[in-house]
Order: sequence, then C-alpha cells, then structure tokens
Amino acid sequence: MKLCMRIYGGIVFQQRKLKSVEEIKVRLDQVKVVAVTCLGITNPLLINKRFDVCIMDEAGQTTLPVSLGPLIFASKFVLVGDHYQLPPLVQSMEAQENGMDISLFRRLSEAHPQAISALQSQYRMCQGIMELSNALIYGDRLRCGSPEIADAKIEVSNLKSCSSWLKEVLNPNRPVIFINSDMLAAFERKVNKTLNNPIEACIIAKITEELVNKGIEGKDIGIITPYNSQANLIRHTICVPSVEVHTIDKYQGRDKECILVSFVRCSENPRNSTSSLLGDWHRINVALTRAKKKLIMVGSRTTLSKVPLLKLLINKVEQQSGILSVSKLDINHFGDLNRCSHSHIK
Ligand SMILES: Nc1ncnc2c1ncn2[C@@H]1O[C@H](COP(=O)(O)OP(=O)(O)OP(=O)(O)O)[C@@H](O)[C@H]1O
Repeated sequence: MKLCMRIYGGIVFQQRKLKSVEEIKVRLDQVKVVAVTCLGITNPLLINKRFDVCIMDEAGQTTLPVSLGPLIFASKFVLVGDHYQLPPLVQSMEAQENGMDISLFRRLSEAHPQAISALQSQYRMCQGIMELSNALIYGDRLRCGSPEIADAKIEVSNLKSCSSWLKEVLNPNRPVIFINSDMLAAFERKVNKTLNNPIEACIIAKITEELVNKGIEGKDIGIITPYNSQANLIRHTICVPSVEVHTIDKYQGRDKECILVSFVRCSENPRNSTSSLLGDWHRINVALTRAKKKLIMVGSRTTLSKVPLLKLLINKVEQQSGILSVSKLDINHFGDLNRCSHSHIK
C-alpha cells in the first residue's frame, strides 16, 4: 500500500487532502496517532489535545527544553535514542557550559538506569562492521538481529578488470577496509577556516565510480566526512549524481548499503591534528555505524593514530586484515595526482 503523507503546520496527515482548518480539526479528533516534530507541537491546532503516550525518537539529540514541549501533552512518555551518538547541537559556549548540550534522555538514563531498556539486536550492520563499534563503544553488547544481517555482502560483477588495489577495496568478503594514504603525502588543506583533502577526494571519487561500474546503484552509496569543505569538494569531484555526500553530523539516523568515509586529517606535523572534530568519540561512532554491508575508510594512519580512539579503530581494522596501504603508483593508474592536489574547487 502506498501512503500519501501531507504535512499541515508540522503535523503529518495520511492520504486525505484537507481543504480547510475545520477539516483539519475534525480529522485531528478522529485519528488515534499524531506524528509531529518536537517544535510542531506548538501548532495552535494541538493546543487542547492530550495524549496517553508520547513516543519521542532521536531523543538523545534533542535539547531538554525542546523535549519538554511535547512531553507535557502526555500522561506517559517513552524516549528513544542513543547517547553514544552525537548530543544536541548547541553552539553557544555559555549554554554548553551550563549543560544545555545534555539531553533529557541522557539525564534521565543516568539518574534512573532501572528505567532503561537497552536494545541489543541491530538489523543494520553486518558482523565485520558491527565489530568496530562493539569493540570501541558498546562493550561488545551489540548483536546482529539475524544470520542474514550478519553475513550480508555487497554484490559486485566481475572484478577481473580492476587494478589490484581496487580489487581489494571492492572485495565483498572484506566488509571493512581502511585505505592508508601515508605513502601519498595526501596533506590536508585549510580553506576559509575549514579543512579539505583533494587527494582523498580523488580516491573516494575513483572508488565510487568503480562501485557503480561493478553494479552497485548510486542510491546505495553514501559518502561522509567530518568537514563541510571536504563534502563540497567530493560533490564536485564525483560523477554519480545519486550518491549522497554529507558531513557525519548530518548522517546521524541514516544508513546505506555502502559507506565511504574521508577522514581528511593528514599533516606533516601530525600533532597539530589531534584537536579536531575527530576528537569526539560520538562522531566517530556515528561514522562507523552507518554502513550495512561495506565500510570503506580513507585516511592517514600516522596522523589519525594520534587520536587515541582512532588508533584503536585502526588496530581493530588491522586485526580484520582490512588495512590497505596505497602507493603513488596505484593511484596514478587512474589519473594525475597533481591534478588532485592542485584542485581549485573550494
Ligand atoms: N526488525 C527488523 N528487520 C529487518 N531490518 C530492520 C529491522 N529493524 C530495523 N531494521 C533496519 O535496520 C536499520 C536501522 O534501523 P533504524 O534506523 O530503525 O535504527 P536506529 O536505532 O534508529 O538507528 P540509528 O539511531 O543508529 O540511526 C534500517 O536500515 C532498518 O531498515
């Protein structure tokens, strides 16, 4: 059945085209379930409504005042979220210092651990991908929901025509690959106070093109990176329009069959790179848990290893035999490294 959803003032309606405020009011009195954003609850049409239960999704990423809005309309509430992923986005330093980036979900789960029901079966990641966040973040508590999920693999057509490094990267039996760019001198570049890495963008573009050539649909591929400038650079570099490219923060709550991560940081003096967006383990957790069947990471092992959690990640990938060090010879097979490093796209 195909449902047609219509949204009026932040409230979602199924199927019907409603022509007047009166019709919306009548419909609202008939329905048993109302779906609305946290801020949409302030809609005047809902002002006198009361609900038996309020279920709030992504509660770990919602600030306390925004959470309280819908909760006061209900007798009971259930908060759904994961405070091991990114917390609410709060830009004001003063608000942060006063705890505004701590969600109601986190506060209540710490104050009332007996009220938590931890969901341990997950239906997204295959075994190899799940093992990373299990080892780094979840203390080995996650399980694959079924053997089919655990063993899921990408399906690619004949890899014989690929160069040897791409054969390794696309190999369906390797769910996790970390492409180490140390031999390429693929240095980060500062552009208007943000960072990008042209050589990493070229590597990501080449792998994406090859995945599509070998039968993976663009809509099943996602590319994520910590930095906006790198997301823009990759969007300009790849030739497959249906592939989604976003920052890690924007990818929370989403998934794809195949995820490529560009870590960007690579500096001649790696110590300079330790305080960065990558220092936040919540963000690393989001990046590692978006792929269903294939997770391909590109970065400088030397630079990233200065961040303790990323060092653990790289060691874990090494245990899975998933590290691939690429050389200038490999990369020059598909084009001119100089063209990548002198890219003028900002
Ligand atoms: N019972 C199930 N059987 C098969 N697939 C499922 C089942 N439940 C969830 N999935 C799939 O697992 C993936 C993750 O589900 P969902 O997005 O609901 O999880 P989530 O906990 O909200 O994830 P996150 O907060 O990490 O983004 C989705 O691709 C979804 O289709």
